Amino acid sequence: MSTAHINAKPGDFAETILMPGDPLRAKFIAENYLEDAREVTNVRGMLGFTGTYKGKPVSVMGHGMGIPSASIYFHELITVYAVKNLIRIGSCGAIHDDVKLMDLVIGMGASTDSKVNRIRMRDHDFAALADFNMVRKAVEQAEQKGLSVKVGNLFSSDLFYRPDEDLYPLMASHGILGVEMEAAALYGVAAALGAKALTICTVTDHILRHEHLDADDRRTTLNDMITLALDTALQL
Ligand SMILES: O=P(O)(O)O[C@H]1O[C@H](CO)[C@@H](O)[C@H]1O
Ligand SMILES: O=c1cc[nH]c(=O)[nH]1
Repeated sequence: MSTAHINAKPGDFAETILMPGDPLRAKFIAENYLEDAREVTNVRGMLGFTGTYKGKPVSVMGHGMGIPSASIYFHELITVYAVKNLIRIGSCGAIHDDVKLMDLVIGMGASTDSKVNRIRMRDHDFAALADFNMVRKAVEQAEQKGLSVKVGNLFSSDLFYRPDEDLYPLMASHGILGVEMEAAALYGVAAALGAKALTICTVTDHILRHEHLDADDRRTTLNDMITLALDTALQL
């Protein structure tokens, strides 16, 4: 059975899926990192693939930009396609002095200005958390690879272009390591539906310093994030 947004068949997805926002990044990962990858869904151009990584079945699929888009895919992958482990791999903007371009940030938690988790919890706060074992495995893998990772709180913003930029220093003063747009929803959907989730982000921009990665650095650091996510997937 397919859904309104995913035209894969039951069993087409592996238990573990990597999810970038960009469907073309999903295609790039399928073509360059997975073996025997085949396209399993393409509704609205939101491409998804399943193959193997070092012998283990792994899927990769885009989720689009922002919480409403991503939440649809998270929900349907868990409820209809029995996906158990979701690893978002994304880009983020840094606002903290201790976080620099090309760093990897593991989102142990995710704050947000979105109301989605409050809708779930009848307007009460919900601590949107990654699965502890996935965080631990990712940190172990990063240490083995000698990668610089920061672990802490992300901020999932509903607005890429905020009118209230004075919020960024306030976020920084509360220890937010990176601003992106989906992790808080991923953690809320996974908690509600009994799945496990993790977010790993590459710092592509320093919002307060107006710094941005150039094309070469983007490629290198995306490679680090992708292999970190895939080697973490092997441990699950
Ligand atoms: O690089 P991705 O995974 O798309 O993530 C970040 O980039 C997009 C904004 O440019 C948002 O989706 C944000 O979360
Ligand atoms: O959401 C995002 C993603 C990358 N860089 C940003 O500044 N924000």
